Amino acid sequence: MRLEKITLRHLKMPMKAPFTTSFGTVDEKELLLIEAKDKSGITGWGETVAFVAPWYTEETLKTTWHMLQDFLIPILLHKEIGHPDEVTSLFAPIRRNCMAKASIEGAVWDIYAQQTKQSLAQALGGQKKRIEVGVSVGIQPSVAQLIALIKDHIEKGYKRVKIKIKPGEDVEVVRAIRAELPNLPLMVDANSAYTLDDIEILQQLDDFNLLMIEQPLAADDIVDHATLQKKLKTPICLDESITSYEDARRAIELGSCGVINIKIGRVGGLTEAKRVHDLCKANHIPVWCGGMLEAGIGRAHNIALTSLSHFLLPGDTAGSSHYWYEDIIDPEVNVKDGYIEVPQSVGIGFRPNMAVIDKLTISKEIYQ
Ligand SMILES: O=C(O)CCC(=O)C1=CC=C[C@@H](O)[C@@H]1C(=O)O
Ligand SMILES: [Mg+2]
Repeated sequence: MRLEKITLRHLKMPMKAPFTTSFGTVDEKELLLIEAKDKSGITGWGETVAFVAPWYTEETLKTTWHMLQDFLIPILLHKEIGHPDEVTSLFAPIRRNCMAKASIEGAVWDIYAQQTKQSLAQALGGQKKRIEVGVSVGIQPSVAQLIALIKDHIEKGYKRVKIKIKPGEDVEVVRAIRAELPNLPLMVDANSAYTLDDIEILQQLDDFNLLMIEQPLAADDIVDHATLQKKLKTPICLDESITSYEDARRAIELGSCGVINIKIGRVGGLTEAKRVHDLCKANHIPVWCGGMLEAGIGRAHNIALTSLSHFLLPGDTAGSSHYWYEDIIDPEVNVKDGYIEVPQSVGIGFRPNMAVIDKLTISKEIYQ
């Protein structure tokens, strides 16, 4: 394939319910949509997942735009590409900036799937016809409200619930949930809010039969996580710490985790995500697909990736209506009894809804 025209659109999407973490609240998601046109006329779509502020990783919406415009688009435009895996090598001289890289690499994978007349899931080697999904719940004003919201999600069929914890809002919150919902598949995500000095608190969490504790320690750490994992029965799941295959290999070798959350944007694209999946499979480390409050295009890519065989745990890919008044794809992502059907039609399996996209676009740039 050869990309001849790339359109970047900056979208602002109001969220149905604000998502609050220890770093702040997202009540409006901003994202870039990448529409890449191949010389044959096929169009592929990608989406950036970086937030406006750099609290999850160092990338932001503006840094992704800068990287795409000044480095990544010039590398790919008018270049002959045989297979999407080549994009990873072409981008190798550019350090990190994984979310920027992943967004345009996703569009290349979409074109490749259409050219080879397969669904994106098939192109990636995915076998599953449906995927199991859970839901991630942000911080709520009170524990009673949190429990009410969790019950609402269980009724909707979600297969597991993830809550956010931070020092001062951890053991007692989990205890209160367990008192009412002793058998709920439950996990906690700390987004690096603790250090090894908090080991006693983290050990108390061992008593609540949690599926896992996600990213308790620093985002750039795998050594302290290995120390902590030896002292916990509950598996540690690494999120922020894993930005590549090499990070995953080292973490597995050190025993830093029992589970890995794969986010396409965090590891730099679908090719790298698949490599991390394959490595974890060979090492019997279960994986699941994390979420970044994606709109429909990013959500479609997550669904295709999750169809790979070693995604053994429910992911954070909840349905479109959980986040959006109107999603940017047609049909929207629908969750039924905790499952999403993996589309079997060619490409990502969802059509971009241009009427909604145009309505939400606040600026647009064309590169050719
Ligand atoms: O997309 C979703 O529903 C999952 C959202 C979610 O839990 C997260 C998204 C982005 C940063 C974090 O707050 C958190 C995570 O760390 O996984
Ligand atoms: Mg996380």
